[in-house]
Amino acid sequence: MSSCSTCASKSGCSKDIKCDFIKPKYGRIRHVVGVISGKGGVGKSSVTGILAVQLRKLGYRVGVLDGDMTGPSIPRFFGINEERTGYAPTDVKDVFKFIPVETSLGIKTISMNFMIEEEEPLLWRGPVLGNALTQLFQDTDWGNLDYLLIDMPPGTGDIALTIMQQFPVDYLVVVSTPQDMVSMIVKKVVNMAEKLEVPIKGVVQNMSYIRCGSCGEKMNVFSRNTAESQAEKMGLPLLAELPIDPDFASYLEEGMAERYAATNKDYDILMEAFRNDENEIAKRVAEAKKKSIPFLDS
Ligand SMILES: Nc1ncnc2c1ncn2[C@@H]1O[C@H](COP(=O)(O)OP(=O)(O)OP(=O)(O)O)[C@@H](O)[C@H]1O
Repeated sequence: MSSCSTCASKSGCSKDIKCDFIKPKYGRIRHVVGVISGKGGVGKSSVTGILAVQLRKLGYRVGVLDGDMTGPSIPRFFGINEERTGYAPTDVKDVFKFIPVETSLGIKTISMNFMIEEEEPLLWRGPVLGNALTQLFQDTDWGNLDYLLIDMPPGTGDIALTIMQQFPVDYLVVVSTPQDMVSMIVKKVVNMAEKLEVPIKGVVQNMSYIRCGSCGEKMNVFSRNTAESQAEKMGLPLLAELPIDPDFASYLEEGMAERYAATNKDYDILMEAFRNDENEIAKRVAEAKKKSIPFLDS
């Protein structure tokens, strides 16, 4: 462990904590929330984007780190996939920081896809991807944020391990669809988080049902199991259940998902997940301090 006097993060650091976790060098982030899924394609990036918009609507300063390094979707969600990351000098000669791309609502985003051609694959091994992600987190000029959401890659691979072990994650939000096969794999994520002592706030069951256009009846799509029963199987609180929404899919394709997520009342339910955060985080910080677990904000 390096000494405090030479640490690049010393200006934003509480002195009474250990520094096991990496911290952003250029800014202060109050809460770091990881959004994770067991399998790909269940709507994790979509839920990350919707959550970011909902938090922003409540007036929070929000950032999104696209941690799905090899399959980044965040630029598309916000319709900013043509944008490119800027660089700015720091106090140290020849050292530069990343300038995040801001969405229409002022959400600060960073993604590998702001640095490469959209369809170019990242043919990097796990440790290199992990280091690159760490650099995106540490070297971005986030300013002051209330929430940084990390869109994590699906599953329990290298990057998820890096984030859970080294990033100061307050808690995870799991995104799933109510199917046995998916729930079984989510259980692996749940067990991983448990082993690494990262709390899970609960599960968002996405694409859980479709509403009949004529009678309004809610129909389960993937299985007869309810979102509640699947959440119970995973041992997680159900934070929200979202429908399959063809309008959402169309808006996303047109790069207008941010506006749709900001105006569609269906998504207000997601904020239940964050409503008690302030109290809960204060409690956790107190507990963590007793155990000397570091937090970004104390
Ligand atoms: N509730 C929904 N209604 C309709 N379409 C949805 C919904 N949620 C997600 N989708 C669509 O499903 C596709 C996959 O969504 P998304 O990229 O968010 O999944 P993901 O879990 O992040 O995938 P991956 O981890 O593989 O990147 C997208 O095209 C998106 O438009």
